[in-house]
Amino acid sequence: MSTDPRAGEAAAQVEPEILDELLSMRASIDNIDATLVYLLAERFKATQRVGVLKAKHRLPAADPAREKNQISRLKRLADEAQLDPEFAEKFLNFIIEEVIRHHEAISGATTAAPGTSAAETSAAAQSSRTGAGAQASEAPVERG
Ligand SMILES: C=C(O[C@@H]1C=C(C(=O)O)C=C[C@H]1O)C(=O)O
Repeated sequence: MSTDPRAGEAAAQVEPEILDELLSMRASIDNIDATLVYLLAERFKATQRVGVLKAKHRLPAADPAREKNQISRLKRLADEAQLDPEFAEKFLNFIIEEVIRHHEAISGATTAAPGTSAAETSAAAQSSRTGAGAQASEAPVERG
């Protein structure tokens, strides 16, 4: 009987050969997911540096022209790689939105009056950007 934690619920339900094949694919998925985490960590390290530079030079948190170029480039690459371009766009927008929240928090923390919390300044920046009511930011200030 397999003790591999990757077997999950299939362990009791399928023939050993099928289980072996499933486990081998799940081992690859584990490696890919770990790589994604490392890649995202590196990307957020880079965007953190961009956020600090923008705050220092009073540049806006978001750059819609850059986003547009990057999204069309990545949709093209996704198409070539047989990945759904609409999914690639949604995924990238999800990340960019988080980066912009971090940039707003950084610039808020940099320019805030003494005694103003980063969460307050980030919420204010977010509501002025989206036109929505203020929401507390979950983004830690030290992240990009
Ligand atoms: C990282 C930047 O800031 C924002 C985030 C972007 C991203 O995560 O790709 C792109 C443009 C900006 O809206 C940048 O301006 O380069």
